[in-house]
Amino acid sequence: MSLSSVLLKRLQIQRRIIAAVNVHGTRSFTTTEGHRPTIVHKRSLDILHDPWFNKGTAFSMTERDRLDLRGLLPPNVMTSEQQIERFMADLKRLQLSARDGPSDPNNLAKWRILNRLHDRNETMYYKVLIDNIEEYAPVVYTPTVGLVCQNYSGLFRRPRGMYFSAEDRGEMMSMVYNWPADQVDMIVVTDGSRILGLGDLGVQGIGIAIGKLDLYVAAAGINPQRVLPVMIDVGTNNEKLLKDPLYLGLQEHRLDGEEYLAVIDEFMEAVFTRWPNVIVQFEDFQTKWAFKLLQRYRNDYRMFNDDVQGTAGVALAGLLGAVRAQGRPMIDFPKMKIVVAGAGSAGIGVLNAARKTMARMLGDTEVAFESARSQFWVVDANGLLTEERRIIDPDARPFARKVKETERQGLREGAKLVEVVQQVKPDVLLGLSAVGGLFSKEVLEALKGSTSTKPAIFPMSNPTKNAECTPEDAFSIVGDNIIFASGSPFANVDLGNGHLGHCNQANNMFLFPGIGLGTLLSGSRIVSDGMLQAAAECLAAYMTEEEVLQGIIYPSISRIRDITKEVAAAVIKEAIEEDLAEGYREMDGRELKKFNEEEIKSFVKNNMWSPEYPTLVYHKD
Ligand SMILES: NC(=O)c1ccc[n+]([C@@H]2O[C@H](COP(=O)([O-])OP(=O)(O)OC[C@H]3O[C@@H](n4cnc5c(N)ncnc54)[C@H](O)[C@@H]3O)[C@@H](O)[C@H]2O)c1
Ligand SMILES: O=C(O)C[C@H](O)C(=O)O
Ligand SMILES: [Mg+2]
Repeated sequence: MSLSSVLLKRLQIQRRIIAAVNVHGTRSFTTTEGHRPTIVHKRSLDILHDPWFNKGTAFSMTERDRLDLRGLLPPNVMTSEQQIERFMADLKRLQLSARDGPSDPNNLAKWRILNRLHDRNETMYYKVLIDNIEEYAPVVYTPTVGLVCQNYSGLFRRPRGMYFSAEDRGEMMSMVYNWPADQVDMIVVTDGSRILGLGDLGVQGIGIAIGKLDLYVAAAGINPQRVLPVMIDVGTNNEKLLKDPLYLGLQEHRLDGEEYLAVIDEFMEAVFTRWPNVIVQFEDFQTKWAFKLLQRYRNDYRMFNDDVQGTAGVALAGLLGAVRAQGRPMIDFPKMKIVVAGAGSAGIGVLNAARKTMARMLGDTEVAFESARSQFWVVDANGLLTEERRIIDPDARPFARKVKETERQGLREGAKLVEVVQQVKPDVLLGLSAVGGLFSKEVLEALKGSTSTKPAIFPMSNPTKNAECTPEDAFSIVGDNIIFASGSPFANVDLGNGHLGHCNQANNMFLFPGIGLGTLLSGSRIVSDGMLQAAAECLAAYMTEEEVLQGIIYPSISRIRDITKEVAAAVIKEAIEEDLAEGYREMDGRELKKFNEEEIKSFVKNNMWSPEYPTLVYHKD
């Protein structure tokens, strides 16, 4: 029997099965009996990238299995009618927004154009991105990526990355082989449960994994053929998405408890089995799971959580910058009074890192650790956190103020942010609450009473509309003599006296690419606390004294490739010192250990991919 007749026979059998049983819910697109099947000589991504054969989300589950497509598409199978409905809804939305308002639709339109280029020509896409990073980082990354995730079902054209769903339990170990690359260096994975400050976006969260990996390529020079964005779809608790007939993900409530853990465990085992040297960055997992998963995997796998650990390092660098900006030595850091609004994965990560650093500066004793605690005031959705709070998240508990302390300060359990700022007169007001405008006029007025000569205001929540305040409000209310740093980019503010108020961007993008690259090139099997600390200290020391005194405490994004190289080198150096460095490809661990600082930097530079066309030669198999 010839190959095509074998295939034909298999297809005939499959077609009968598809027609008889609607295996995965009601939406399967069924082959019409009597239609002659098309023989394809391709599988996997080659089919999805071939406009003649691609059916996108309309590939039925059996077809996905037959053609090695499992995991390469979002899990919800659509009919061709639904596909058209989704496309039309998106088209109409664009026409409508183009009429109604100029700003966001423009960015979405730019994203579409860039995305199409990404699909056609990776080298050219990354050259455009790298050469114009200041202009396009806010399109492929925060803040536009938030809008992209919110509109993902409409924007979806060609799939990118892999999808593992709760339906794939027991299959992941084989599914990972559907990905065409034999080498994967970096995975960014999300379960879509807390995308930026936008909440649960379910399967649509894949956009954030793609955006982060764009920065890995642009900033860290990770080869784009070796990155893999991953979405783990365990359902969604977003009621709107659960009811939306055009939603691309599983329409059931999120798995929880042991069932949830079993899915993530299976995913980790599968990817590390196929790619033992990969690094997995956890991104935008809800706080409830962020810490648990980090503790569960960090000693056995090369992984880190960007929102907890990357953010902590970036904020720490900013806090140290704020000390320097006042003309004080860094060693004065343990004297800073810091009010943090938001006690989620990001806020707690920052608090832990800042407390540890203070304690180290104070002699690294238990007493020092305890005394550092009293420099922080945490305000969450229920107000000031004290030991009187009835239910306290165990990760936040160490930062609950003691009752005596609060009484002495004229405060109490649940006190409002404005009262806390009035009473504490902090040096720093830092927001990781995801509540846009939380630093209201009253709060900023209260900050005018700060005992600092140059108070620092860090509205770090993303995207732009979730920022706790705008720079205009901060400079106009608190005064010109402040340090301002936000999570999403803002333009500098004209202070009207011939001076500009500088807007820093305090975003984990200044660290995660370097942490990933440094870990990869060092060959360390884990991402240690020391490596993360080295990354943060490198960023903190990056700005010159002159810049810092002008309130410039973070580099401009146009320098992201350079700071990433420095951070990666610092991470490698620390990995060597901790005896974790096992080397990378031909670079043996023992060789690496002999490198001095300059040699480490050249090693990093020489291993960063640049967007240049290679010469291609055809070779017959
Ligand atoms: N700039 C960065 O690099 C960076 C990095 C990570 C996260 N973030 C941002 O941080 C935000 C929070 O992320 P998360 O994972 O910690 O989220 P989360 O939802 O787990 O935590 C939010 C916290 O804010 C508190 N909160 C809610 N309303 C409040 C109010 N009115 N006053 C004070 N606190 C309030 C909640 O109680 C909770 O503790 C998101 O917007 C995210 O984009 C920024
Ligand atoms: O994605 C960003 O811009 C920063 C951070 O990871 C976030 O979750 O907000
Ligand atoms: Mg994040």
